[in-house]
Amino acid sequence: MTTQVNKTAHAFDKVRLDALLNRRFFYAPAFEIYGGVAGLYDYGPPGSSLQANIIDQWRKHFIVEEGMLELDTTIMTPAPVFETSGHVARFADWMVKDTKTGDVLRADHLVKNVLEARLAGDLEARGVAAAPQDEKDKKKKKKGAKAAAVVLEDAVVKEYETILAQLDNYSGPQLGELCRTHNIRNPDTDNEVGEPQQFNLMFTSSIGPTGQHPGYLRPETAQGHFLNFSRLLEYNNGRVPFASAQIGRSFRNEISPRAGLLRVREFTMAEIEHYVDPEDKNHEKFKEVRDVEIVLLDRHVQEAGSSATKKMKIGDAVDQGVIANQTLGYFVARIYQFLIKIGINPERLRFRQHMGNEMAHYATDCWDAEIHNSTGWTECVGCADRAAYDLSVHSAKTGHPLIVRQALKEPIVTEKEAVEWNKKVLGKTFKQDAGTIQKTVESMDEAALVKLKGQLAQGSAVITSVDGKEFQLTPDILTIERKVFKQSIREFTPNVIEPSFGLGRILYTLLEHSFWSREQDVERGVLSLPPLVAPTKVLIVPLSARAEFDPLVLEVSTKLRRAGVFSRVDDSNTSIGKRYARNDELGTPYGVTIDFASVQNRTMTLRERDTMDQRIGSVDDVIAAVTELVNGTIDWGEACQRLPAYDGVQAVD
Ligand SMILES: Nc1ncnc2c1ncn2[C@@H]1O[C@H](COP(=O)(O)OP(=O)(O)OP(=O)(O)O)[C@@H](O)[C@H]1O
Repeated sequence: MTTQVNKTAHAFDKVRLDALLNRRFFYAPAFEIYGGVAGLYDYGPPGSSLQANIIDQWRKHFIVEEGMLELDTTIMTPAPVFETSGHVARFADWMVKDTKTGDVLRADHLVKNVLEARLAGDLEARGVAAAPQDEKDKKKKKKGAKAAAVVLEDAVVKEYETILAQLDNYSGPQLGELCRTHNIRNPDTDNEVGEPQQFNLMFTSSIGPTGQHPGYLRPETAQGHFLNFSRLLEYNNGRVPFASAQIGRSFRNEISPRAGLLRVREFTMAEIEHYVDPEDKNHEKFKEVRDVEIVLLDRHVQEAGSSATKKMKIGDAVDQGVIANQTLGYFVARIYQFLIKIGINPERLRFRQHMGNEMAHYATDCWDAEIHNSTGWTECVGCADRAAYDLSVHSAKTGHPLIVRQALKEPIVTEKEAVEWNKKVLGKTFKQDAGTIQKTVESMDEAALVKLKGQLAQGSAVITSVDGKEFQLTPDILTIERKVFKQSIREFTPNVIEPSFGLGRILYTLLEHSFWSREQDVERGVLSLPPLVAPTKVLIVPLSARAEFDPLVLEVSTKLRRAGVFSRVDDSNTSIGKRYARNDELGTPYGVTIDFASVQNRTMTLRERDTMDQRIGSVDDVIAAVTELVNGTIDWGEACQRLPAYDGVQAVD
């Protein structure tokens, strides 16, 4: 028998979670003793371990499982790269300024916050809103409620909902128009805001001492993949499909980051660029994910002003053209599986398709994995079909071919008109115009060449160059003959499917999804992180600091280490209950207690974090069970069948 726990006994409380994360140093504002900088955070020991464990799972789930080629490319990037990629011109958000204080706000976020507050005020006025949870929340509500606690007309509610559903689709001028028509002001000051202006999010720098080589800190890792494409292709024996993967830091000078880890100015990304033949976007492992069911919010629904989702099998979504192709669908499913594996609540995960205006002009389809949290739905992973855009623009700019040359199984045989020049006569007759003439003839299509051939057969022909000059050609200058061509190589620029993960957003939403308080006591917070990613897997708790405990503590920690299980000894001078409570807050899934009986009989108790159930067994049996629990080869129910319940004095009171 295992104990049932009610994890929803207390409503989610963000203030308490934030306090826990700060107290246990999951992360904290960077440069705090200098006053801090908005949007910059340092991770402490549990936060760093949690992030490292998420990355470890990500590497296994994607790089190892799919045989991806891993990269580590530079952050500092010379300006021409981002000029070519379009970031210098377009990697920007719209900002508005408070007309009196000059405070800067991100335009789409302002519209969202104000309209959502008005809708919440409407619900409150109708008596449907949830009661505020604590003092801080009450104060916030009071401030916003003054303007917003009024019943809105049904048509206005519908209009606001439509705007919110389409928010990502508006241009800057349209956002300005919305602010004017709906009297959207800076909520902090109630002042009007000015016209939206574009603000480029890249941090500028310069490379070298002269200041003549401008550079940028990369805002994503993707360009490093594309610029190395020909080397990667060679490494992969010249064949597509294949994928490159990279985990690294990116930088964005966000306009007004106020959402903790959800919007920061420096963050870790994990990005995949999967290169595929544009004529065949099927995926050989698609059948493995066909039946994965996913909640989708497609673009047509949003464009109609709704946010109604539907659950679909990924196979059906691709077959019915909801998702553009198998490779994109495959990655959507694999992203879903990854997020669930590390502990994201599937009930709070959806995939939202980009609307027409929202999508980059070159992209063919794009889906964001959005995870619900206390701020609403947040994009945590983007998954886009970027077509051939990136490789094409870098190739055109540098002259370096970023293409695949594929040997054809069956050569393609074609017959066409071929031009042969007598260069000596051409040069002598037309001197500096010779090149123009050659270009003009060689750019002719088949029909024009046939016509020209006929005219030459009559004695001479007149051609006109692009700049309108006329030239008379005779058969001693060129001949045109029908020839057979055999093409055994096909050249093409691959298309790129790009899953792009922001690890900080995933980590934070995972913490929210894992947090709850014990039924009997709201102060006793627990992080139910899955063992796979929990910072520490096993807590070793010696009941006494006496020297006679030391050899057994050492033996247990050594054996766990040898089994590859990350454990920590907590021999602090506090009650065992406090030690366990502290580790519940750190998300440590298991604890082993070494007491006087352990020293005498070589037995140990094993405690499970969520249920606080305790079992007992020999030191070696407990180590074996906990190792399997951590590796996921057994669950707690199976462990309970192996180890009897501990009916001695409860270690946690
Ligand atoms: N400022 C940020 N702070 C933390 N993570 C971020 C930030 N910007 C982007 N990310 C992460 O990087 C991923 C890929 O970046 P992408 O360019 O698609 O984001 P985005 O569409 O610009 O995000 P948003 O619209 O929220 O600004 C996002 O899904 C997100 O997880």
